[in-house]
Amino acid sequence: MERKTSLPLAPPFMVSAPGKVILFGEHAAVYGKPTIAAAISLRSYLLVTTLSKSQRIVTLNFSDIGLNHTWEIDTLPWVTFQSRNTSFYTIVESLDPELLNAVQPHAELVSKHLPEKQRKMHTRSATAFLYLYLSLGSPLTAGFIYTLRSTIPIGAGLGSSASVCVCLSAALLIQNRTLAGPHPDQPPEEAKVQLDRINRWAYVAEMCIHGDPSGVDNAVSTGGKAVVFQRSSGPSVVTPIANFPKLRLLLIDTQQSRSTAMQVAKVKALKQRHPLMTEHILDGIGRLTTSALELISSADFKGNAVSPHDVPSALECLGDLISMNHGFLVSLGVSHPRLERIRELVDYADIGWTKLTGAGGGGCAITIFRPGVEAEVIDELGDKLADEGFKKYETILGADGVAVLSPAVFRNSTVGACEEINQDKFEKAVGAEGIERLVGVGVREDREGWKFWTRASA
Ligand SMILES: Nc1ncnc2c1ncn2[C@@H]1O[C@H](COP(=O)(O)OP(=O)(O)OP(=O)(O)O)[C@@H](O)[C@H]1O
Ligand SMILES: C[C@@](O)(CCO)CC(=O)[O-]
Repeated sequence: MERKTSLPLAPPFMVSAPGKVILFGEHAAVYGKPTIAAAISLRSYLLVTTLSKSQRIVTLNFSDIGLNHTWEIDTLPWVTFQSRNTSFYTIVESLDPELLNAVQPHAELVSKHLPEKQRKMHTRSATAFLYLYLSLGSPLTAGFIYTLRSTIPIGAGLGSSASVCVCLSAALLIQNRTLAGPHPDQPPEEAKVQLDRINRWAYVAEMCIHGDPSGVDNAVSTGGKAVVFQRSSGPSVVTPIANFPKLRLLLIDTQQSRSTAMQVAKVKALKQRHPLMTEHILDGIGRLTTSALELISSADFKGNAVSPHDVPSALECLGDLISMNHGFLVSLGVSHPRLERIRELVDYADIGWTKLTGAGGGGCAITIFRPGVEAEVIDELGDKLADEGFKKYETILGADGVAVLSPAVFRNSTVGACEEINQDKFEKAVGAEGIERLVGVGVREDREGWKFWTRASA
């Protein structure tokens, strides 16, 4: 008797999405002023490996947080999810409490042996994954392993959770074949529809992790580049900024943990004690953001030299606005001695313009480089920062958004060689450098692989 030949397994594929920084307008954003946020070149990478049909399991392998859990596909609450008739094009604006309840016991199965704080982190990620997997997946498909590695520090206000959510959303939409492309001839309107779809489902996952997020992080992570974000009484408005310059950025992590909610409450209390002055400051931040936006939209950031006749370059003007924004944030009381120490060290090295980013009270500072800063100066500063327990990252502002590598193979166009990325290689890559060397988006120019959806520029 002839043996039945089994179908070949679908090859592994990868998706990747960037983190973000707030460039202008944090805290004032809470009071309806505009904010500018930009994608950075630190990214999350998700490898999806298909299992044979007989393996009826799905594994989440999130090694940055030490989460590795396997569920039996047939034990998951498919019936509850399918009763909703949700489709990939459904616009989900809030979480369905009954679906959350159905997911909860399965998310609670993870990492039972860990202390409460770490376990909570794991259950949040598991909840986001299961909610999306059950909404977009099918019990009839093969089993999968979802392996995630990220170069974005977690809990530093750099949108690490949003980039994870964008990766999950893109991967699941690719798996249920509801994304076309990305491909070189794709009309921009079609690319926009795809990006919107990824963003909407990423927001659903972000809601599972953060409760009531504004949506700015997942929007930047999906589309990349930069956006203006403004909260309003209706849905928040997110507008992509056309032609955002790819500026070099130094990102310095204080490694000082902070609570966003506490910093926001601090400003609220200040506003209650000194309403007029605080409103002036918030208004000032809002105007600063608008000025920065005008500058970014109209100026040429390509010229590296300082302009002749002592006319400041666009970059210098942007730098002034960065410094002013930090000053306003200090007045609101949301800086921290560690952030001020960073400013002192960076100002002394005279390499650019610095402000805190995000909620403050710890977290990260950003510095936009002056043109022509020498590598030795940066290295010297790096040593000083390391001595004092700060962690520095060099990154590019306005990085590309969600990307796909399908199949997970890089081609070197000059030598014609191919490099396959498999589970083992990906898991064994050491640290952020190892991940970037192996699969980094935009890291190695000598090979082809990652593809992006391209929006029309406004
Ligand atoms: N690399 C990662 N792998 C798995 N889960 C992650 C990762 N990064 C973030 N998460 C999930 O997101 C949750 C929230 O992250 P947290 O808010 O601390 O950081 P963040 O997203 O970097 O910060 P922010 O939202 O202020 O920018 C974590 O508890 C975890 O569940
Ligand atoms: C401080 C804040 O403006 C930014 C935190 O990253 C809070 C918010 O906008 O939700």
